[in-house]
Amino acid sequence: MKNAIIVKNLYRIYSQKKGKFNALKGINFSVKEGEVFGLLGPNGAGKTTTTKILTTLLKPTSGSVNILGFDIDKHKNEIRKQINFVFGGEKGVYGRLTPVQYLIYFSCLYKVPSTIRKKLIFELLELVGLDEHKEREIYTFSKGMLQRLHIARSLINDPKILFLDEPTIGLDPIIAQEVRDIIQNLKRKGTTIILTTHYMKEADELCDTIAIINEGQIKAIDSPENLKNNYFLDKIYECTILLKFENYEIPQFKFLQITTLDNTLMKFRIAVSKELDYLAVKRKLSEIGEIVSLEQTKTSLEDVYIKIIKGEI
Ligand SMILES: Nc1ncnc2c1ncn2[C@@H]1O[C@H](COP(=O)(O)OP(=O)(O)OP(=O)(O)O)[C@@H](O)[C@H]1O
Repeated sequence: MKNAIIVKNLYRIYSQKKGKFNALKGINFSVKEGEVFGLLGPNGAGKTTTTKILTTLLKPTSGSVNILGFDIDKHKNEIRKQINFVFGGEKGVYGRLTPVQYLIYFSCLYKVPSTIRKKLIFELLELVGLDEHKEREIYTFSKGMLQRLHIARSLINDPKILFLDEPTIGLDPIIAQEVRDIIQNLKRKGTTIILTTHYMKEADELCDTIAIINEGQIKAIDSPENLKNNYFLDKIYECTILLKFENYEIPQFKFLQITTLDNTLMKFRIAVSKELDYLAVKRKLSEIGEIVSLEQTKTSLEDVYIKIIKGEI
């Protein structure tokens, strides 16, 4: 498959009051056509800076970016015709317009031929589940409806590449799932998608490849399956224990999540060295309390992410 995006040695320095700040320190990656590519990283890691450079909204300090065969430095206009984006929590809408009027406005900006304009707009409103609300003024929309409208707006030029920066931020779980279903649909249609998110399950469900960024550098890049299988060297257990002591600690055990269920009844998610088998784990845990349940579970993307960000891998 051809590369839709090639990023080489990307640097971005911002001028801040305290001096120069290196937001990107030599980023390299490529994205294949039709792929959903995830950018994960903590606040301030450089995800939005990367997305803004790739969408031609920000110039890099150095490095090169090729989008669909065009260099972002020399062919901004060609690139803009073929991409689009949605930034999470976007506000800039014209509240007094109906979604149809709003999308007509953008279809004019993108020079969509007038012969197909109406048909396209109705198709997009149906795709994002807003067809029943097409005559309502936008200011009456909920956050979820607005986000779906932004997605419809981002598809008006039938983009080959779509950039989604935290598209489900602030949405309730059901609407967030609906937005993820729309993303799956776009993927099936062959749209290349660059997805920035803080939700690990979302990245795991949607992405073919994930780049984990921290402090302006890519720390790991692979498929979600490979990240989970190859980067995490421990076994994960989940257990419920009636604790004997208030203070507990077990050498070789790393408590990843601790939940108090009831007084001394605790639920733990723990990472232990691969050499320890189930019985050895059980024996060690029984030293701190009565085991109610214990099972080995799969490594989650979040387990790997936390280890990578903490520099433990
Ligand atoms: N216009 C700017 N001027 C100065 N510094 C900036 C500017 N934009 C971003 N930065 C800094 O660059 C770093 C990277 O910011 P960026 O917005 O790319 O991070 P991010 O990974 O998208 O974070 P978040 O998850 O919080 O959105 C941060 O430390 C930020 O403060």
